[in-house]
Amino acid sequence: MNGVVGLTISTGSVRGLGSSYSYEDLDKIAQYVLTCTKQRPKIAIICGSGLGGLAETLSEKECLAYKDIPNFPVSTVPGHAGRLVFGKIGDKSVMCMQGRFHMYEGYPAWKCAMPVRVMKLMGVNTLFVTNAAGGVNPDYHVGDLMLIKDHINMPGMASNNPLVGDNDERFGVRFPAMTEAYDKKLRKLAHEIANNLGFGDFLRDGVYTMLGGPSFETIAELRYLRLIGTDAIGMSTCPEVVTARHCGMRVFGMSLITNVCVMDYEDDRVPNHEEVLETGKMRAGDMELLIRRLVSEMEDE
Ligand SMILES: O=P(O)(O)O[C@@H]1C[C@H](O)[C@@H](CO)O1
Ligand code: HPA
Repeated sequence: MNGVVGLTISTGSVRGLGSSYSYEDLDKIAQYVLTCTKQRPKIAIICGSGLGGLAETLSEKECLAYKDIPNFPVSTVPGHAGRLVFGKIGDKSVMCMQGRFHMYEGYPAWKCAMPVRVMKLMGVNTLFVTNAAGGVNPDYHVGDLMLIKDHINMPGMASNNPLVGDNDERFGVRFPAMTEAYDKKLRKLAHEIANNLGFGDFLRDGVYTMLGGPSFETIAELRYLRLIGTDAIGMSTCPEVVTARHCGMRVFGMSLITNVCVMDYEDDRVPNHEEVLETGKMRAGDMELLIRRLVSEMEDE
C-alpha cells in the first residue's frame, strides 16, 4: 500500500529535531486520503478514549484504517479503533479520527499532531478535539462534560512542543500566539445548546492540563496541578491544538471527566483505563448529541 503515493519521507531538520514530514510529504498523504472518500470535509473531530461512538452516528459513512494510509501512524491503545471515518452530520461533511496518537505510545509530539496538518491540506478549517480526563477540580464529578477554555501544555513547556524544529511558513508563523486557542464563539454556542438540552447541571468550563503519561499522577503531582490552575488532566490534545492553531484552524475542545483524581493520602481509590472507558460509555451519548448539534448550528468558516 505504501507505494501507492510513492512517498519518501525527507530527513527533516538538520538538527534532528521536529517533523520529518515535509509539506509536500503531508500533501501527498492528504491527496491520497481524498481519493478514498467522496466527502470534502471542512470539519474534523478527534475522538478521545472510549469516545469513538460519535463516528458511528455519521450518515453516508466511509472508513479508512490508519494502517492503509501510507506513512500514517497506527493506534496502539484500547478504545482507539485506529481509522478515519468520513460522513455527514445533517448536511455537513465531517471526518472523524476514531483513535488518536499519544506521546506515551512512543510518538513525538509532532507525530501525535501530524494528522492535523493532513486535515488542513485536505481543506479542514475547524477542529473538534475530545478526550477522557481526570477531574482535578474538587467540584467536578465523574460524567461531567468540560468545555476546554484553555490548556497547560506540560510536555510543550519542556520543549516537547509539536512545532519544535524547522518552521514551514506555508503552515504558519514561527511564533504563533496561543492566547485564544479555544474558540470563544463556539464555546458560547455550546453552552446555549447544552442548556437547551438540559445538560447545564453537568456542563463545566475549565483548564485542561496535558501530561506525558502513561503512568497516572502521584498525589503530590495532583496537588501541584490544582495549585497551578488545572481543572482536568489527560495525556493528549495539546499537540493537536497547538498544531491546529499554528495553521489557522478554529478549535473547539471538550473533556469527559471519567474519574476523579484522588488527592488525599487516606483515600485508597486508584484510577485505571477500564474505568475511563466505562465512563465513556455512560456519558458518550450526551457528548455526541452536543457535538452533533454544535456542528449543525455553528456558522461555517
Ligand atoms: O485519548 P485520550 O486523551 O482521550 O485518552 C485518555 C488519556 C490516556 O490515553 C487514557 C487514560 O485512560 O485516556
Ligand atoms: N490522569 C491522566 N489522564 C487521564 C486521567 C487521569 O486521571 N483520566 C483519563 N485520562
